[in-house]
Amino acid sequence: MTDARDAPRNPDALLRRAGVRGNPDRDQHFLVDDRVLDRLPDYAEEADFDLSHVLEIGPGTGALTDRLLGVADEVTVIERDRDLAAFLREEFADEIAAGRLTVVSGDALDVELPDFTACISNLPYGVSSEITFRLLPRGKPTLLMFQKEFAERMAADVGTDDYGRLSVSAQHYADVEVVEPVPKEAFSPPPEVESAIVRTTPRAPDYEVEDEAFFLRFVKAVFTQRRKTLRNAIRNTGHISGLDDADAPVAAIAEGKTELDPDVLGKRAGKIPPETFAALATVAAEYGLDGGENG
Ligand SMILES: C[S@@+](CC[C@H](N)C(=O)[O-])C[C@H]1O[C@@H](n2cnc3c(N)ncnc32)[C@H](O)[C@@H]1O
Repeated sequence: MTDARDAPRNPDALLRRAGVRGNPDRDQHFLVDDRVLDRLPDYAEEADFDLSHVLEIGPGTGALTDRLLGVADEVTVIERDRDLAAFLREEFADEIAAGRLTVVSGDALDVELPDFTACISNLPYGVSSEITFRLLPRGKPTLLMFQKEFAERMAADVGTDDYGRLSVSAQHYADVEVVEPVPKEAFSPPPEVESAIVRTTPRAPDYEVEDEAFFLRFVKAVFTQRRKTLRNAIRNTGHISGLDDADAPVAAIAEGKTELDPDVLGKRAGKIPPETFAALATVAAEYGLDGGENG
């Protein structure tokens, strides 16, 4: 390494050198608590993340970037704010010259993602869902800061109040765990909500889905009517799930023509585990899509 530092860069000093104050309207809340910053790489190392090429989305003034350079072989950051990207190029000139850091100036929702081995980021909360579902299908481990409520919904188990579309969709790709709640005071300026660090470990689901896009649309559709029984939720949301005939799969299940227990139709989405959603989506596609076997 060309930049052999004994101590990581001080987050407050980085803010002063960059001459910025976080702008909440641009999703800018910089992590200034050294203890939280130090623990982030630890959470990745203890889970044996492959740190050969770490992606960081929204590096801001580089406090986390600096910690990541301490554990990773190579880091790529994507920052939408042009001034911050220019500051990072100056502040980390040595690391860039050594080929260890690449600064991409652009929107993480638009730019091509590099071939990363892990993603560790304090995400811009306004687009955390979109970014997460760009990352998870890549099948790489992630350690991400979210709004606490979002984090809890991602990790929720079936039957709990937080369980919903987000839990089923995220857990389709990975094991999801909340590793640490983070108070508002850890950031400058403090956000309005509490935060939490979430670790995702990719794995194949223990069920099969034939059409992943349809499965995810079906889950989304049914959870828009989470207070209704599945019978009604499936029937009422064909316009969201894309079913051509939303009554047909319900009838098939009720008549015992499928492997599913007809009683499932009387349950609500919050009580349905992911593997049952997978079975439901398969039946829904088979009986309710025009191209389906029985459609
Ligand atoms: C919550 S701050 C985190 C900053 C830094 N990682 C830290 O922890 O101090 C989010 C950062 O993401 C940037 N950002 C916001 N929207 C973005 C987007 N769509 N793509 C890339 N960066 C974005 C903001 O400019 C800001 O620097």
